[in-house]
Amino acid sequence: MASSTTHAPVLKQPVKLACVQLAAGPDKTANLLHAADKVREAASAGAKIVVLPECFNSPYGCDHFPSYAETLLPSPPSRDQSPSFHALSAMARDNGVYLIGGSIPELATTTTTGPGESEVKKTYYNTSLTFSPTGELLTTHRKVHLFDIDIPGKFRFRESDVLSPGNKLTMVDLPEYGRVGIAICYDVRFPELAMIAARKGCFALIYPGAFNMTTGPLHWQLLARARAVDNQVYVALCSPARDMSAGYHAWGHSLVVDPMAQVLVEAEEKEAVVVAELDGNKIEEARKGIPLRDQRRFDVYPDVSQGKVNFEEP
Ligand SMILES: NC(=O)CCC(=O)C(=O)O
Repeated sequence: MASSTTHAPVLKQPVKLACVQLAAGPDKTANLLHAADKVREAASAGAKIVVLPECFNSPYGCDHFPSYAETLLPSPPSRDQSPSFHALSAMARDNGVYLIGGSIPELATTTTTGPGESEVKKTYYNTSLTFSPTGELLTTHRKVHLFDIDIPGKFRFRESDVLSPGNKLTMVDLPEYGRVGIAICYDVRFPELAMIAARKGCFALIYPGAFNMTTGPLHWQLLARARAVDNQVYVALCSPARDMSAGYHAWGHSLVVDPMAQVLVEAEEKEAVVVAELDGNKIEEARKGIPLRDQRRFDVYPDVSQGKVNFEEP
């Protein structure tokens, strides 16, 4: 069953990754300017991959999604349609970094024409935009698993009251480094996305997120470490800073975990930029020491990642 296959390195050279745990408020323009300062700070610390939090340009909450939503299509959108698109592109270009631009609420409109009348349908998504160091949009990810939970007496949230889910897995190739998988917050609870991305050669799984004060202490770090140890890859989770005056209290604790599930860096709840160096040798060491890849028993459980999966080949 076990064989000693030779595998190509999945991370071509060491790279510093930064999670910007941003303090955002209700003023979108101020949030974009502040994000630009913090991305500059991350780049000055040597980061070449910079991650922003979920809903980095607004407060997080169903009441806020429609009023902060931006239209991304046709691509590129105009500045009026999407100031965040243009701000993120400039942040990536000005600092020469790959920018996983957290997420923003997206508005997609479709017009249907019937006899004598036309109807405009509005659909909202929670969408992440990734830009290259020259400021080009590389990919978008619409949150696939919407955050609908109800823990009686403790915490209830229903993103699906306002948002619609995306329907594809997202990976992107960073030519100097390798491939990363991108998903958003609640998506981290679904190991299938992570497993497929890892089997398709990703060296890191990156999740802009915003856990809360009920599930954050229990599950945030656990899920990051679980996705890392299952797949022997780096995992980064990037949260907004906690704002006790906001309607939603984010857990914070942005972190980077290595392929042996060690936490390399972790913020507390306040604004912070945390930076970790990702090294391909650490992935190879983890995979050599605990050779899960060669020990898998696809004769017992067929490899779902070889089946039909909704993703665009990067
Ligand atoms: N924004 C989110 O998807 C939050 C997910 C979360 O808090 C969880 O417990 O899962």
